[in-house]
Amino acid sequence: MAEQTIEYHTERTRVAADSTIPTVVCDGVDIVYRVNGTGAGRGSATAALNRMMRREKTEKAAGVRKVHAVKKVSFVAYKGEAIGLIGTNGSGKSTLLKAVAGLLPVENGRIYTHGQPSLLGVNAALMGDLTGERNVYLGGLAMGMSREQVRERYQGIVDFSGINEKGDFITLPMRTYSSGMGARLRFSIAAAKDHDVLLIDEALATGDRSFQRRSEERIRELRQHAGTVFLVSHNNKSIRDTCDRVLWLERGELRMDGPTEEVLEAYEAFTGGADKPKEPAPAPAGKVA
Ligand SMILES: Nc1ncnc2c1ncn2[C@@H]1O[C@H](COP(=O)(O)OP(=O)(O)OP(=O)(O)O)[C@@H](O)[C@H]1O
Repeated sequence: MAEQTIEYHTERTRVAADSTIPTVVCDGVDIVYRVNGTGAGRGSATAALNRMMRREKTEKAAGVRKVHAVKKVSFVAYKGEAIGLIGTNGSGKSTLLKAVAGLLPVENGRIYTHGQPSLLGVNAALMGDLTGERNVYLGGLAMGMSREQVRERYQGIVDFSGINEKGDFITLPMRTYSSGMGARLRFSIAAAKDHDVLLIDEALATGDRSFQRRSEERIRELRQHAGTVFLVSHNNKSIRDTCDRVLWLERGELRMDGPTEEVLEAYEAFTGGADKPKEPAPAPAGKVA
């Protein structure tokens, strides 16, 4: 089944992305989280000592539980594509994105990337105690821009974010920003650079409509300028407006890979309409061992 979708996708990519250069290859990827401290006797010094002394110290005996968050996922992404990642809560979207960014190890399988992937999440590491202005510099330098390049693009970044539309917020610490304002600034910093592979986790969901429109426009530009964009979102409209291909993950498995409209139709039939689950949300992806 997975092989069929990849073959199909390869055909389609030649037309849609006008390129056959692969940028991300996921080959049978499994990702497993290990959660410590779930065993009996947690917190007791004697129990801890017993666990340390136990000869057959299996993970289970040591109180480690596994969450199998991504299961046997395979796909190939090509230069010039914008790919939406959809799925109900806990289906493994963010986990897969982090693994593509190189922030999580894979249990089985392989991930190959062309160039350096950049992960832009709502939790992207900027410093709450620093002003928006300092964070623009910090983020720009962290992405490999020179001080001079950041200086040149600074005003463009601030204007794009719209942070200063309601006052001089850019000179206030980021911790004073609303979650939407923070997400806008993070997106604006990341979007100031052309990326080989840009991974965006829900950044658009927090902005208002006019910011979403600007971001969608920028994502289209980023695609034209080279790389591949991945967008995780629960907002089907954002996915429709931005992506031409969608991967649907459910319980950690790749349920569908194909043209946006086709996959979204199937997904909406599954959830009972755009973004509104008909039935209670299914159990999380992770099969807890
Ligand atoms: N740090 C972690 N430790 C253990 N399990 C985790 C961790 N992060 C995520 N998980 C589990 O992995 C599974 C997939 O989570 P993930 O955050 O990737 O889903 P998602 O599709 O991005 O969800 P959402 O749409 O709610 O953001 C879930 O079962 C979740 O409980």
